[in-house]
Amino acid sequence: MYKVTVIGSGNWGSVAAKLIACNTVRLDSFHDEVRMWVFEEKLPSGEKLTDVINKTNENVKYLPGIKLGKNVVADPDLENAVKGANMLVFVTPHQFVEGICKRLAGKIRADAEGISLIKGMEVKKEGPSLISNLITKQLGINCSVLMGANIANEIAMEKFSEATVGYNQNKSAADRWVQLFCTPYFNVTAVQDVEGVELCGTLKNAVAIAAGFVDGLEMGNNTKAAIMRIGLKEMMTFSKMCFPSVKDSTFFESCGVADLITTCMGGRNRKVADAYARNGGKRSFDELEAEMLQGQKLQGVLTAKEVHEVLSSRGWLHIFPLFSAVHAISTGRLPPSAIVKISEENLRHVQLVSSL
Ligand SMILES: NC(=O)C1=CN([C@@H]2O[C@H](COP(=O)(O)OP(=O)(O)OC[C@H]3O[C@@H](n4cnc5c(N)ncnc54)[C@H](O)[C@@H]3O)[C@@H](O)[C@H]2O)C=CC1
Ligand SMILES: O=C(CO)COP(=O)(O)O
Repeated sequence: MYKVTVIGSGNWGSVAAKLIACNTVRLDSFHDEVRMWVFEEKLPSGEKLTDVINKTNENVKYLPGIKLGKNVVADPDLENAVKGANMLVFVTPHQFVEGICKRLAGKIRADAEGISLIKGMEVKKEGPSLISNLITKQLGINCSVLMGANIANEIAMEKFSEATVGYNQNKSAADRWVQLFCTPYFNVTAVQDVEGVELCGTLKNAVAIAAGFVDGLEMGNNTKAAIMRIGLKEMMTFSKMCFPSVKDSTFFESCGVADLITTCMGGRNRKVADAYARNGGKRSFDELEAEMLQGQKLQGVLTAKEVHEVLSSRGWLHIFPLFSAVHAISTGRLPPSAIVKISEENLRHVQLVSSL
C-alpha cells in the first residue's frame, strides 16, 4: 500500500493535495488519507491555519472556496506529517526546500519515492543544482518531477489541463505518479528526462517576468510573442549547455512551450512584473509581491538571479541577453524598457548556439 504526504500547502500545494486525495480514495493501492504539511501561521481571526483547514476542509488563505477532500489532513509538524509515508510530494516555494530537506534527513522511510512540483533551482559552487537532485542528495531517495501548464486556480476549478512527469531511471515509479495525479480534467504523461522537464518549469518563470514588463509597458502582442520566442530559445540553450542530456522533444510537452504560454498570459510572475513596469521600477518586487500576492511567492525574480550567477561565473552573459536583462531590470540596474533593447548581435549569437 502506498501512503502519500504532500510537503507544502500553498496555492499549488493545496490543489495537488486535492487531485491526489480524489485518487487515493478511488484506487485500492493507496491509503485514503493524504497528509499535507502546513507551514503554520495565524490567520487575522487569531486561528491557526491548520486548524481551519481541518475544520472547513478548505485552505482559506491560499486556495479559498475549494474543498480539498475529506481525506486531506493538514499537519503543522513536518516529522509527523511524513511518518510512514512512502510517496512524498514536494511543493513549496524553491527557496525553502533546502531547509525542509535538512529537517527531514534521517526521518523518512528508506524506500520512499519523491516527486518535486517545485519550479526553481539552487546554484552551488559546481553550478546549477536542480531541486529534484537536491532532494535526492539530501534525503537519499529517487525523485521525479511534475511540471506543466498548470495555473493552480484553474485546475482547482477542474478546468482541463495537461502535465508532464519527468523521470530518469524508475519507470514504474513514474507510472505510479501518473496514476496518482491523473483525473479526467488533469491529463499527465511521463517522459524520461528529469532535467529537461524541471528546467522548463524553472526557466519559464524568468521569461514570464519579461512578459510582464512588456504588458506593463503596453507594448502589445507582437512584442510579447517575440519575448516568448526569444525566451524559449534561451531556455533550450541554457538547459542544453548545463545538462547536455536534455531532449529537444521535452520542450514540446506540457512542461515546455505550454507552460511558458500560460505563465506569460496568466501567471503571478507576469502579474507582478506588469505592476513593476507600470510603476517605472520605483516599487520593489518584494513590496509588490507582499501587497499583490498576500503570502504567495514569486519564483521568477530569484530564478533570474540564480541564472545570472551561472551565466556570469561561466562567462555566458552575452549568449543570454533576455535572461541577463530580466535580472538587471528586476534588481533596478536597468529600466523596464530595456527588455527590448536586446542587441541584434546578441540575438544572432543566441540563435547560433541554440541551433547547435
Ligand atoms: N500556484 C501555481 O499556479 C503553481 C505553482 N507552482 C510551483 O509550486 C511551488 C509552490 O508554490 P505554491 O504552492 O503556489 O505556493 P504559494 O506561493 O501559493 O504559497 C507560499 C507557500 O510558502 C509557505 N511558506 C512561507 N514561508 C515559509 C517558510 N519559511 N518555510 C516553508 N514554507 C513557507 C506558505 O505557507 C505557503 O504555503 C513553487 O515552486 C511554484 O512555482 C507550480 C505550478 C503552478
Ligand atoms: O507555474 C505556473 C503555471 O504552470 C504558475 O506560474 P506563476 O507562479 O507565475 O503563477
